Amino acid sequence: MAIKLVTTAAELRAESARLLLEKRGSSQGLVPTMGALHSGHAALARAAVEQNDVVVASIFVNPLQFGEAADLDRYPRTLEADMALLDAEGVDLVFAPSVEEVYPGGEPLVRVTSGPLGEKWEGASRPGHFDGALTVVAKLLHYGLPGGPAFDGGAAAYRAYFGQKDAQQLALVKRMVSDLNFPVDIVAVPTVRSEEGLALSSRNRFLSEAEQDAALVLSRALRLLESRALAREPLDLDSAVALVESQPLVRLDYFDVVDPGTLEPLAENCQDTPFRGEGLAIIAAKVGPVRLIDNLPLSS
Ligand SMILES: Nc1ncnc2c1ncn2[C@@H]1O[C@H](COP(=O)(O)OP(=O)(O)OP(=O)(O)O)[C@@H](O)[C@H]1O
Ligand SMILES: CC(C)(CO)[C@@H](O)C(=O)[O-]
Ligand code: BAL
Repeated sequence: MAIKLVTTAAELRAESARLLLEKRGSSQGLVPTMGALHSGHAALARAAVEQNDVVVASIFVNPLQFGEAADLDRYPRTLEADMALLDAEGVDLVFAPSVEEVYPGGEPLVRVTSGPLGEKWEGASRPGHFDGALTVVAKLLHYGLPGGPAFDGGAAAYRAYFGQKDAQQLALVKRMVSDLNFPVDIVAVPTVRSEEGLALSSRNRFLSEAEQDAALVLSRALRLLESRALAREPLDLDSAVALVESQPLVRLDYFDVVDPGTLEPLAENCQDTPFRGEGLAIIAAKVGPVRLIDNLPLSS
């Protein structure tokens, strides 16, 4: 394996500096993950490897963004397989710090606040989730800064890769980076799906076969809206909601069409008049023990 595992900030910085020098590199990419990697993460890694001289993937299950302790405890941890997947994509470094390395004094006193954008949709069902996620993303973006003279001399480009699947997280990370002047470009990577259309997610492994089949109604309902938008027909969101609710194993949380940047509902544009412009259809539902999210951009 060419890939190298580091667990401390000091090691990461030293290895990044060494690799940038060795490769005469001028760009570094960071792929933040919580591990239990699948083809969605591989797509993030592939984009980062294509666009950067040095690529770091982080694996850290961040306690700060979990509500229920049970969800944190059962989050899958598969470091060896994760390393093999990242190695195959050409990632140089895996940063897998301990909780003590990231939060040496226990939970941080000062945190990033996600504000109203972090309180709706996912934030409403998972209070505090986005403050926890943004706080660790801020830290990871600092850990992942290119090391050595390439960065200190201002020559290195720095990019971080996030999946479109977590659309609200992506919107919040973009706002944090822009509102707080982080020296990094955020790159969005399209959602990778199973052949049947289910958005890949580490928690999908907790679905039974029947639940996996039932979960396909989420992407079907999104595709229905996409095809109506493309045909410039009224979206008739109510009928798409009814389709999801007709599936007995699925408990719908929300399904709406929103502005992709502010995530405010485009209410007047999603029922009886032909859809015009750009929107994002977002959906969340509990299927068996798993909360699933998905989304699809709409344009007409
Ligand atoms: N199917 C996917 N396609 C593209 N990117 C994805 C996909 N799934 C996850 N990602 C992205 O990978 C990064 C790390 O996500 P994470 O490790 O939480 O994986 P996950 O599969 O979303 O797990 P979870 O079960 O926690 O939702 C995030 O930027 C996320 O948006
Ligand atoms: C961005 C992230 C790695 C922060 O813990 C996590 O929220 C995720 O995997 O999407
Ligand atoms: N992929 C989002 C991280 C989480 O569910 O906590």
